Amino acid sequence: MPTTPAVTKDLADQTSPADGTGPADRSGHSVVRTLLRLWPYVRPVRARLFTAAFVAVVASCTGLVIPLVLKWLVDGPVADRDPRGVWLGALYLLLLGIAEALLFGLRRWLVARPLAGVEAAMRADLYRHLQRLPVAFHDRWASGQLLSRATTDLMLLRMFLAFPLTFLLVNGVTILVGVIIMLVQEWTLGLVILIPAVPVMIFCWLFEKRYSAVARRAQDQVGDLTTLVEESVLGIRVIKGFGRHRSQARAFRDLSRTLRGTELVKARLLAMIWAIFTLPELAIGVALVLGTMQVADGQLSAGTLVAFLSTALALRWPVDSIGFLLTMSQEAATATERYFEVMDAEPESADAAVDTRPVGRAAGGEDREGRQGRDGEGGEGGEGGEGGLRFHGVAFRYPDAPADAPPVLERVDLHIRAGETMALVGATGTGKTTLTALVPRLHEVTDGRITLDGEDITAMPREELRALVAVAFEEPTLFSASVGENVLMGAEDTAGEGELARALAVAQADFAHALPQGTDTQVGEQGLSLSGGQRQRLALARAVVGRPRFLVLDDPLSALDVHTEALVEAALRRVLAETTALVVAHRPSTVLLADRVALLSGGRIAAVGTHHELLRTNAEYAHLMSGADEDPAALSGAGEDPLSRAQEKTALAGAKEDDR
Ligand SMILES: Nc1ncnc2c1ncn2[C@@H]1O[C@H](COP(=O)(O)OP(=O)(O)OP(=O)(O)O)[C@@H](O)[C@H]1O
Repeated sequence: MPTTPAVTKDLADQTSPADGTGPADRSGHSVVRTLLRLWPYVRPVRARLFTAAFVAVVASCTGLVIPLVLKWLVDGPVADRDPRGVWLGALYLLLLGIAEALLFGLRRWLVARPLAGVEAAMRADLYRHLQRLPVAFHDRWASGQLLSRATTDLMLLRMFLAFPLTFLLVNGVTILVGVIIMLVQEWTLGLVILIPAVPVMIFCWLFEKRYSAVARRAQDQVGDLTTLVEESVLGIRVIKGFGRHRSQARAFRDLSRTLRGTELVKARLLAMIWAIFTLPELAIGVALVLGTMQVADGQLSAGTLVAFLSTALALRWPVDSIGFLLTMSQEAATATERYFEVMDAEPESADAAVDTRPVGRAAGGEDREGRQGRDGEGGEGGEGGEGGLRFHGVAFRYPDAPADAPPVLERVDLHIRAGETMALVGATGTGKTTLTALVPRLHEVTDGRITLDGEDITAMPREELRALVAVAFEEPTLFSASVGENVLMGAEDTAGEGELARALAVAQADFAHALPQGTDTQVGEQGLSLSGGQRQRLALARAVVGRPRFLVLDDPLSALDVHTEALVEAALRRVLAETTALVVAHRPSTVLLADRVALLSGGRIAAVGTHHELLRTNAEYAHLMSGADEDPAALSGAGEDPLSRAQEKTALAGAKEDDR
């Protein structure tokens, strides 16, 4: 069994990004290069974005005409005491102001809809990609890290495209035009205004490096915090049950404090950049003093000084805003990087072109068959006895397992004949769940091959393979949907009420009809509103609803009470008779559903035979089954299936006999 989610994980692990990436990994990636990766998403709306940027530049430059009108007004009508001229000047100023406001409004309208579309497209791509990523990826990544990428990071990107992207350009052009106007008005004063540009640029360059590292850290910490909150909500029963709310609250506080610390560092850096942008303001002050002196000396007209200073003041916002536009761009670059870390992860490999010869005829296959002979296999099924489900020298190691750890599965050779039910028994942690996960290719074998009716599973499209093989896991996951929708997930889209009713009957899940809205009843997140046994029966119904040719069940009866277990067993017997099945079993009652039993031990199949044969001949198996003695379900035998109960008790007695 893989480890269950959330609270079982070490909290220490949650505090560091699960992906192990960090600011250090960005070295060499300039903000611009990183942001350029957004181009494929921006491309479809580029016409609107460019138009919006152009409109914003025109709006901003319209604002710069105002000082020129002021100059004309001061040196002309005001100096000549011409009231008509003053009114006319005021009218020009009003019209310019209205034009500027309208143009900025138009820009906003132009970008709003397409940018919402860009965000939606990126989110849809991320979701689609997450669905295609292998299980190994999801094992490695904390869910909160993925959630924060799909929410906070994408929101940062939309804000960047809507605002800083345009305004870095608009403000750049406005500053350039403004400076040219000022130099034309009075070049000496213009040079004074330009002096701070050099230190400001050096500071921006240094700032980018420091801010990018802090921004990355903060966004990763938001991901960690999201993980913790999500796990606390999902694992609320465990937290309450074990009285862990204090330690959980402490972990939350620690993470929040760390995030707060990082945000404060960000705020300090922001304060520094705001401070450095006071230099241009100082320059304006100096220019005002020098300009006034020049007017007093008669070297400069009052109108020119007014125009010069109002241009300088009009440039205040474009200059001041550069600091926070840069920080927003920096955060957007970090968000882009985090987004593409997921998007760049390799999805489940394309279906490999492999040797699809039936294995019985391949050289390696014959060798392995020879070794399997003692299990009394072959002869049934498809070509050369290759019918059914067959493991050929299968080895598997988890990609993230420590280098010195032995592989979970070393060499598994096993043949489940067509129509046969094979129980898989083994001590806890021997790799039973892992082996079952290899059949629908939730993980890829490290070595060897698995065949279904002689065909290598890697040669089949995954969709086809997963239509052939149905799976029910020990931990039954139900989605926030109706009972019917949850069950019919295991069938073709065309399946309807008939199939649903049959599957519910087989899985002894008829309780669903008695729910408030029958099979239309919504089950809560993860089906938490149902009992463990009810969820397990619905998961079982989902596995059988599509009448799969191959069925893989991971201890499907573990959460059932004795009475229900007996009922489900009886129904399952009918289903199993029609399919080829591999059933992970811990209890004799489940083992007795199978035609034969395979014992998994030390990464290999140590023995195959009927339950009774193995009880007599294999001490490890007998020991495992005698452990079930303590299982009240195995002993109570509440009269639902007298034959199997009697067999079970005899078997257990036999096992004890053998042990002695
Ligand atoms: N995602 C994973 N990454 C690394 N190791 C894993 C992973 N999942 C399981 N393992 C390890 O693989 C081994 C086999 O686990 P598996 O869940 O297959 O055992 P099992 O026989 O099904 O156990 P049980 O009977 O308790 O359900 C265990 O040592 C486990 O720690």
